[in-house]
Amino acid sequence: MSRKKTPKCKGGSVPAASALPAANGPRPVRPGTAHPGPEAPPNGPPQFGRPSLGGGGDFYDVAFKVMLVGDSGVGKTCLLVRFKDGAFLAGTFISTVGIDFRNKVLDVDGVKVKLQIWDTAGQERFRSVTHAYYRDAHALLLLYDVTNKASFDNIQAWLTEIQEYAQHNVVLMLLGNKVDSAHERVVKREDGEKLAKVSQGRVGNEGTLKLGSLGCPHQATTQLAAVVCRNMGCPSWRPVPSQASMWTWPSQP
Ligand SMILES: Nc1nc2c(ncn2[C@@H]2O[C@H](COP(=O)(O)OP(=O)(O)OP(=O)(O)O)[C@@H](O)[C@H]2O)c(=O)[nH]1
Repeated sequence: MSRKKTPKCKGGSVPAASALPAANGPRPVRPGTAHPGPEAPPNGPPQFGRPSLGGGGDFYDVAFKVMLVGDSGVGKTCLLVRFKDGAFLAGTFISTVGIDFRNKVLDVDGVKVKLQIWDTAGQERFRSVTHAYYRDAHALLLLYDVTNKASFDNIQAWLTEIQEYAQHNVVLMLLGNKVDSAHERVVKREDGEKLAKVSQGRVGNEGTLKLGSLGCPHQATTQLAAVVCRNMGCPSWRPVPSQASMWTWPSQP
């Protein structure tokens, strides 16, 4: 895998920017991503039945905060971009500095679920920045790269971190990314399934953002929203039918 390890700013901005080392240089801010603003779900329980106050004027029944976590280079930013714009962010790998987010309203079996998805920096040195965001998250998408064994082995360390900083009832989905690089694959699907079962993970899945198979991230995020809805006891919630390609633990809603 060819990757540039030197972190540059993807535009994510952050309150945490001030905590970053000056050596990272100037950090341009992508419009509309500086702060969560009034449309962000508040800490604690999800919002019910409120229209979005943000641009776009989306209406929703319930809103959740979701964090993307995992080692640097596993594809978190690509997931965020595909989630919001449907495009794959090809080209040189530019490591995230700080944190960024996007909103999207999904229709989950008739319930309008607004997900605010936060993209975090996977690099170790920004870890203290992202810790502060865990406690507000209703759900976590924990990614590894099936072509990078270390990113899979590090899932245990991520789980420890999640246990320490996230809410005890946070919904966790484990995602193995980059299955399109079959010749480079070093993590077997079965290993991912096993890990999803023995870890805190309620749901696991794998796929590729590059080719957009699995409907990932749409399918993954819809599934995640379904589990959060169930856990939070959303009004008017009806369970979605199970998705064959999902590994679910302990059971499908
Ligand atoms: N082949 C393949 N490459 C992918 C896929 N998803 C992401 N990539 C590539 O992996 C590299 C890293 O992707 P990013 O989304 O920037 O990774 P990240 O997890 O956000 O990394 P940090 O910002 O450092 O935490 C980029 O070069 C992407 O093009 C995929 O499904 N298949």
